[in-house]
Formats: sequence, C-alpha cells, structure tokens
Amino acid sequence: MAWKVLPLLALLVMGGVAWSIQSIYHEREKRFRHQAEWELQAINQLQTKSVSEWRERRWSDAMALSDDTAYAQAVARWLASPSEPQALSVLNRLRILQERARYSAVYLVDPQGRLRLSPGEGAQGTLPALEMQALERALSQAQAIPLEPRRDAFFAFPFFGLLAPLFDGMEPVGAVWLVSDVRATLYPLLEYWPTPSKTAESALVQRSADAVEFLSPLRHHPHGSQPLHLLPLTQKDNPAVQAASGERGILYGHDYRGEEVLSMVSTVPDSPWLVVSKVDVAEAFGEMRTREWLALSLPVTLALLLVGLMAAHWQWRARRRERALKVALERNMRWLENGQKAAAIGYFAYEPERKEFLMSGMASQVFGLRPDGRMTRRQWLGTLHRDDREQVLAAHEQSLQQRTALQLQYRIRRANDQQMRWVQVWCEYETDTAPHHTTRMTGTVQDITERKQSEQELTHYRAALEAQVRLDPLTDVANRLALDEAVAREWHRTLRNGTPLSLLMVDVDHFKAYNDHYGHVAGDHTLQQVAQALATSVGREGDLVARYGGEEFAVLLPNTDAPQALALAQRMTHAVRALRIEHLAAPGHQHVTVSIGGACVHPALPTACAAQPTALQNALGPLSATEVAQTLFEQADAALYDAKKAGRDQVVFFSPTPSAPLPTCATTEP
Ligand SMILES: Nc1nc2c(ncn2[C@@H]2O[C@H](COP(=O)(O)OP(=O)(O)OP(=O)(O)O)[C@@H](O)[C@H]2O)c(=O)[nH]1
Repeated sequence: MAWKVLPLLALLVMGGVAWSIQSIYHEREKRFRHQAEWELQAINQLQTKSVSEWRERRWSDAMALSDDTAYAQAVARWLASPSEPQALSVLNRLRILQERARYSAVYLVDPQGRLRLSPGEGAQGTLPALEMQALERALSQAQAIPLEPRRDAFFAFPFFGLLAPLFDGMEPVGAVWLVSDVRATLYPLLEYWPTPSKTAESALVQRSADAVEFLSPLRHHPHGSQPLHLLPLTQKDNPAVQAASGERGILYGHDYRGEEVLSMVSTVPDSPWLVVSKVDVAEAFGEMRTREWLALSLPVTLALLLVGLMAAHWQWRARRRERALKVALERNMRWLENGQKAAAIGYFAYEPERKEFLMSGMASQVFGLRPDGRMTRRQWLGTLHRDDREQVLAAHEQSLQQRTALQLQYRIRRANDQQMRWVQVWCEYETDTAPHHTTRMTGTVQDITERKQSEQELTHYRAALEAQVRLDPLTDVANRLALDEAVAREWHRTLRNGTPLSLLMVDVDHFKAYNDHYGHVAGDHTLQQVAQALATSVGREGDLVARYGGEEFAVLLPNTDAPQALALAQRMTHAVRALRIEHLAAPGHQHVTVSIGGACVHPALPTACAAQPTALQNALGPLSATEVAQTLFEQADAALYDAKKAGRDQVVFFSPTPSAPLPTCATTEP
C-alpha cells in the first residue's frame, strides 16, 4: 500500500519543489532585472554627468572669455594696431586656455569671421559657414553660441565648437572660437563602462528635425568610426528615437542592429543632448539567467540525485526480491525433487492429442525410462501388466468421459529392468477454456511396490495370527473359540439355506487311566494322534474338528444330516481304533478308543433330522443362535453320555424320546 502511495507523494513533493523553484526563479529574475536596470541607470547617469561637466566646462570657458572685458580690450587694441607684443598677450590667454582645457584649436576671429590668431600653427582663412552664422548670432545676442559636434572639411576630426563673443564695451571686437576634438575628449566619456560587457554602449543623440542625430560613434555600427549619422523618427522601437520623442528613464526596445536592448535615457542639462545607454537584453539577463541556472542547478541536481537514488533503491529492492524469489523457487524445486525422491512420487502431464506424457525425473524413474522428460502412450501401454491393462484403460476412459479424478493402483513391468512394480496413480483430465480447448491429463505416480509387499505380508501375518488364535496348540486342530464362531456362523447359514447341521462330541475312553498308566506326556501325544485321526476323517469343506476341552473333541458338520453324521462318526471311531494306540489300563480293551455322541438340527424340514424330527423343530422355534448351539451341544453331550454308558467305543445319536431307538454303531473293530 505504502509503495502505491509513495510515487504519488513523490510527485506532489516534486510538484511543490518545482513550484517553489519557479517562484524563487521569478522573484530572483525580478531582482536581477531591477539590478540590471539600476546598474544601467547608474552608468548612464554617471556618463551624463561627465558629458554635462564636459560641456559646462567649455561653456564656462566661453562665458569667462566673453565676460573678460580686459581681454576684449586687449583684442580690440591688437586688432586696431596689430603688434607682436599685443599679439603675444592675446595669444597667451588663448594658449593657457587651450592647454588647460585640452582644446584642439582655439582661434581669435574678427567680427567678419576671419581667423586672426591661434596658439597653434597659425590662423588663416575664415570660419566655416555654420560657424559664420553662429558668430553673427553670438555677436548679435552677446552670448556664446555652441556648435554641436559635426564633421567639416575644416578639420580632419569631428569637433564641437563654441563661439565666445568679445565686446569692448558695447562694441563687438570679434570672438574666440573654441574647438574640441570630440573623439579625444567627449567620446571617451561615453565609453567608460565599469563592468565588462560585449554589447553595452552609450551614445550621445539629439533631435534634428524629423530624425535623430547620433553625435557619438556607435560601437557596433559597421561605420562606427563615422559618427553623426541620422536615424528617422519612424523607428519608434529604437531607444534613441524614443529618447528623441521625449521618453526618459528605462526603456526596452530594439536598437539599430535589431537586437532587443535595455536602455536608459538621460538629458544632458542645458543642452539638446541626450545620453542613451543600452545593453543587449540577452547579455544583461543572459548572464543573470546563467547565474540563476547555476544557482538553481544545485536543488535540481539534488532533486535528480534524490530521484536517481530512489530509482536505484527501487531497482535494488526489485533485484533483491527477484533474487529471494529465485532462491525460494530453487529451494522449493529442490524440496519438491527431494520430496519426489523420498516419496518416490513423480508428476506427469498427458496430452491425448499428442499421445505423449511429459514426465518429471522421478516419474521417468518410476517407469524405468531415460530421464528425458517424455514417454509415449505406446511406451506406457508396453509397461502395463497384462492382468491390469484392461481395467486401467477402462478406468482412464471413464475418467476422460466423466472428467472425474482417478486413483488407480496397478502393476507395471519397469522398462529398464523388467521388474514387476506396483504404482499408484492420481490423475485428472482437464480442458483448456481457450483457445483450442485442449484436453490434458495431469497427475502423480508413485512406486508403492514396497508398501504393497508390506501390506501383503501384513495380511498374511494377520491371517496367520488369526488362525493361531483359533488353533489348539497341543493338537493343532481348531480350538473352542473357532468352534463357537463356526457354530454361530453355520447356524445362520443353516437358517438361511434350510440345510441340516450336525454336531459330534468325541471323548477318548478311559483317558484318566491312560494318563495314570502312561503318563501325561504320552497322554498328550495320544491326544494329538486322535485329533489327527479325527481331522483326516472329515472330508468336506466347512467340516470342523475342534478340541472342546481336555480329552474331548467336537466335530461340526454343516449341511450334514443325521445319517451322514452318523456314518462319519463311525468312520472316526474306526480311524481311532486304526491308530492302535496301546491302552492296557482300559478295562477290556487293548487300544485307545473314542465314544461319540451326535446331534442334528434341520430348520426347514421337520423330519430331516432322523434323530429328532419335530420335537427339536418345536424346541428350536424362536431360539437364538447361542441357545441353539447350547441345545445342540447338550444333545450331543447327552448322546455321548449314552455312548459311554453303553460301553464306550461307539456312536450314539441324540434322540428326544427315550423310547426311540438310539442309532448306534458297533463297538467291534472293523
Ligand atoms: N495327558 C492329558 N490328559 C488330559 C488332558 N486333558 C484332560 N486329560 C485327562 O483326561 C482324563 C479324563 O478323565 P475322565 O474325565 O475321568 O474320563 P475317562 O477316564 O476318560 O473315562 P471315560 O471318559 O468315562 O471313559 C483326566 O484324567 C484328565 O486329566 C490333556 O490335555 N492331556
């Protein structure tokens, strides 16, 4: 659950971080913009101040000259009568002025505009036309007239001029023409830039009718060394045009190169001049942006690092999980293999359409095949035991039809050593839902031969034990327990089938005397011999000779009526006599003999038992098996008693009426 929410949380956090970065970026951009604007403004104002001072200084020089009446009088005197000393005095003043203020040229001109004196090479000719006009204005207005920077054939350099009129009282005596090479003194003031910049530049401009006149060269203009060109006022986006149109302060626009620029416009006081300073936006903010990106790169790098770490962590977790799953899978496979080996269970899958089994290693081993994982149906049929084959195929067919699970135990002849093995197979047929509805069978096979053998041994052992429990240890014939069970069982069969059931009670005659005479060991031996003689006398299945107790035996004869039982009893007496066991202690007898009393029941036929036709039938009525057994034993006992009384070594069958003749057999030896 946490791992599902975590990416969402990470996304939210990253969104928050991005938003914060964006806000910080905008805030900082604003600050940087202000800073850039402020820097430009400061530089512009500094340059404007320098330019203003430069102009003021010249202006004040001109004013000082115009106000210097002594100098005007000296000039007037020299003009009236030119002499060398006078000229020197006039020139000294001009020279000092020129050297102090670094004028390129200083001329004394007369009111007609002729150049009369100069501290330089000399003065010849007249003022240029513009200066001539300015002279007239200066003399008429009695004030210095500036002449804005321009080019003229008079000088080889662009120059700024001032015509300072000289008056002797009210009389104009001429003027001093102060000439400044703007390249040497004015332009450098605009080039000063406190921070290194590739695009920053300042220009001195002034409006000139319908155009903007550049008074200083442009740094990036192809003809930058040729200043004083004009720009039409139609280029409204140009900072210089904006400045000429009256806008001041910070301006954004496109300069003469078409580049977007940040510019600052200031007016030079007491002049038509404007100082336009500008820098490319790309540079001003590009550097700032670079710095910003550098500043922002840290959190971004950290965020990326974090994301990378998280990704690496996820990857590591996934790898670890995959490794753990692999280990678990391998362990489980090992357990499965070991389990299969330990339990001798293999698994298989069978596709009826391909008639082929896919076998696990253990399954192949069970069938004695090479562990190549395959067994054809033909191979499988070949391993089936002849006696089980039909049953196995029928069971598989039924399972396939009814889609029921199948559990089978059958014998196979192992392919590699032809050993007969028992296998137990659990399997099930199933059909794919898609796409081809393929039916296949999957299941397990286990070699249960050892288990089967153990089961069979156990069965034999149980049977032996059962038999042992029902055997008399001395005589090896059935004991009393077996007799009781047989009586109950045979009585029920008698009732079910309506067949007669007879019982003989056999007692060894004068056995006490025999023991006394021959000893108990001999007595035991005699009992064994008598038991064997009795056992060999019965021939039908179901006849049971049992030791009833002491020297007494009982013989149960199912489906045997009284005459048959009588005949068998007689055979038994003969058989004992035939043993010819010496018994000298018996009165009148030379050998061991037995007396036999018999009884018979026949529920279906009232007269079936010759000895007790209806009386027993009546007596049997609703009696239970135990009661019937007891009655039968009592009757046989009674008959035995009669046989003993009658002289022993004979057979007497029970008769319910004392008057009825008891069937007997001769006591004489055959
Ligand atoms: N040796 C031996 N003697 C046994 C065994 N069981 C019973 N006897 C003896 O068999 C004798 C039976 O004697 P009785 O019941 O008096 O009968 P009998 O001497 O045979 O006389 P009748 O039955 O009247 O002929 C006893 O002495 C018992 O001790 C046995 O397992 N072995």
